[in-house]
Amino acid sequence: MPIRYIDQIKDLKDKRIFIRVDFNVPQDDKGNITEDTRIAGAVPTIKYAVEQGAKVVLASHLGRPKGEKNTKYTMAPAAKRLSELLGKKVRQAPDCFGPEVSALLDAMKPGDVVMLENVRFYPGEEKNDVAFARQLTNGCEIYVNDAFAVSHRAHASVEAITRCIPTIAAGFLMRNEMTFFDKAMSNPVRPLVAILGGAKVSGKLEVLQTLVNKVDKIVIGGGMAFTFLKAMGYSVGKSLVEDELIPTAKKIMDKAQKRGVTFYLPVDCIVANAFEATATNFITPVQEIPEGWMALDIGPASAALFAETLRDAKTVIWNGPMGVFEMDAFARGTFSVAEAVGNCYATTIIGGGDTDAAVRKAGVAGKVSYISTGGGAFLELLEGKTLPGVKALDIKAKK
Ligand SMILES: Nc1ncnc2c1ncn2[C@@H]1O[C@H](COP(=O)(O)OP(=O)(O)O)[C@@H](O)[C@H]1O
Ligand SMILES: O=C(OP(=O)(O)O)[C@H](O)COP(=O)(O)O
Repeated sequence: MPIRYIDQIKDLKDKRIFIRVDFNVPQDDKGNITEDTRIAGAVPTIKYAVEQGAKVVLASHLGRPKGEKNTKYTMAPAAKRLSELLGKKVRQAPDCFGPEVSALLDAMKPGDVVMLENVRFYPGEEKNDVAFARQLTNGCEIYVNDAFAVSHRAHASVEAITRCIPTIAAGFLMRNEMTFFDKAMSNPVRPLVAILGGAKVSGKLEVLQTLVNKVDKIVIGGGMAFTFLKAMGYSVGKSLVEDELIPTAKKIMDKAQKRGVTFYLPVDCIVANAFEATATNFITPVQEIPEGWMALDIGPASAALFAETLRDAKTVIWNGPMGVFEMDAFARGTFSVAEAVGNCYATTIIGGGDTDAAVRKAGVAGKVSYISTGGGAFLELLEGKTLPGVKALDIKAKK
């Protein structure tokens, strides 16, 4: 697919350029950024545009504010962190568009950087609404997508906007991610093991319907596991479950069995009486999760089992923490798996904002082969899909 990159655009000087980034970074309760890989990853593209004398307008989402303005999800902390990384002031706009934003952008000088507010404060973003995309453009002449991690979403600032700005291109982060994927994953060395966890059950569980045809082993932990365990007939108390996905979970397990793909689920877990760092908790076999309790981590037997599955692996892909690793009481399972991934003799690929944070917290980031900024995006590439955000950059289809 013919894609233009930012350094192939002739003259950026004085031009207003819209760069879609993914600054959906983990934050603590007080709004402090706990992991800034995604922000640092976009710096080369932003720096290039600044050095070329462009007027840089950045846009991102943060979390899932469901189409409403909510200060908890402001982009301001990300803009501040970007200022530190760039070594230059990044101004935070009060909104995504409107008179105040226009005034701010009209006052920009070449090399200035402005961060728009969270694009998911408007319902039009997730609806891929062209009218909203047009408002978002803010008079920009060039659009650059450097948001690999959200390019599996056909959202307005990723897809529809490419129909509203005449010149479109991809950034350097996007180029690096796609190049790595093509090199490492088009013909992966086997056995190929996929480890999935985390909390985004809907969205990622469905991916397994295709992945089951591509991998040799599937290991499921984290919140993802309990929809499968419930599908097997276990009582899982108040653990995270997506009931409507139970039939899909069953289908995936059947398919895995038919294809000879070994499928691993936790055998024990740590249950808590509340979703709190100080909650009472204990280890239990998955068959004995008490009514009213929730499983917030895999147990030690599962961690050992999962480590064992990696012994003969040649390629390992991991997205989604094994437990609520942000709370110390429920971090051990994730850290054990991080250790096992870090120490196994395979090409190891970690994807996703929280998994990245977990691997760094565990101190094994230097031992993995590649850390992708994308979780779901990487998994969908692995499924064989063309990401909507990438497809929208096809310059031949466009003009
Ligand atoms: N058993 C569980 N119950 C609830 N949440 C969980 C559980 N295990 C993991 N999580 C949560 O999953 C979140 C990360 O999931 P996800 O966004 O899918 O990962 P990534 O950002 O790496 O793609 C973490 O915030 C973690 O607390
Ligand atoms: O964090 C992200 O994806 P990931 O959790 O799959 O890594 C992206 O920012 C996409 O966010 P979304 O899953 O709310 O659309």
